[in-house]
Amino acid sequence: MSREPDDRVAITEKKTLHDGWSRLVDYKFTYTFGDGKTVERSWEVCERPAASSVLVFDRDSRKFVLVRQFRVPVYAMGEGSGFFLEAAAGLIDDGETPEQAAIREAREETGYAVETLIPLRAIISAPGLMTEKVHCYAAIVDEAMRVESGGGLDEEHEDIELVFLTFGEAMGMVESGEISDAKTVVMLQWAALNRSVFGI
Ligand SMILES: Nc1nc2c(ncn2[C@@H]2O[C@H](COP(=O)(O)OP(=O)(O)O[C@H]3O[C@H](CO)[C@@H](O)[C@H](O)[C@@H]3O)[C@@H](O)[C@H]2O)c(=O)[nH]1
Ligand SMILES: [Mg+2]
Repeated sequence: MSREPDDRVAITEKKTLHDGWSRLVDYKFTYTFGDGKTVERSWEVCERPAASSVLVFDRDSRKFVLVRQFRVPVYAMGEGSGFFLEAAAGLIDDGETPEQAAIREAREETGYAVETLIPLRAIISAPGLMTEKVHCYAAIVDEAMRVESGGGLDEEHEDIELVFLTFGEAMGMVESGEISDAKTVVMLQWAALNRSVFGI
């Protein structure tokens, strides 16, 4: 007998193991297999708020505007120096919509005052590990919309380098693995499928 997914799982206990920048919660649950057998299971879930990310494209220079910053987990993985290339992104603050967060982060990190967002799909960053969903957008800007220097917020110790890449350069770096951040790869591949949106 096949079972509906909703009937197959029941949470029996949630225990917070750590509550800091991230919350690590041990979920205990009963899990029923397709054949009807039920077992008790547990899973450690990293609970993280949702985030927004924007693939910024400057139509004057015809370049994507990415950001490079030190990422401790990437360093911990031994992936190069830990200085990692990504699209601008950040956590959605309390009371903000995903769109507002995207526009704020684009300005803080790239310096461009984005006006119009092209909504892409949201992605789930790491479904076996954490609850993070990233709302993805593209934005086309021009030089006049570069109202600040970007680079992130001093009070958050952000030290963000802007990296300007042509479409060919960006796609070459996806091919080579030099760009390996999931949301950034997804957004650049969306751009490759929708080049006319950027006039490239
Ligand atoms: N000290 C400390 N500070 C932290 C920590 N986690 C976050 N912060 C602070 O919170 C700020 C978060 O900056 P945002 O720009 O809002 O987020 P982000 O770190 O860029 O995260 C974005 O990219 C991640 C990697 O792709 C995504 O995982 C995340 O969802 C989001 O999209 C950091 O600059 C830092 O000041 C932490 O564990 N320790
Ligand atoms: Mg950020």
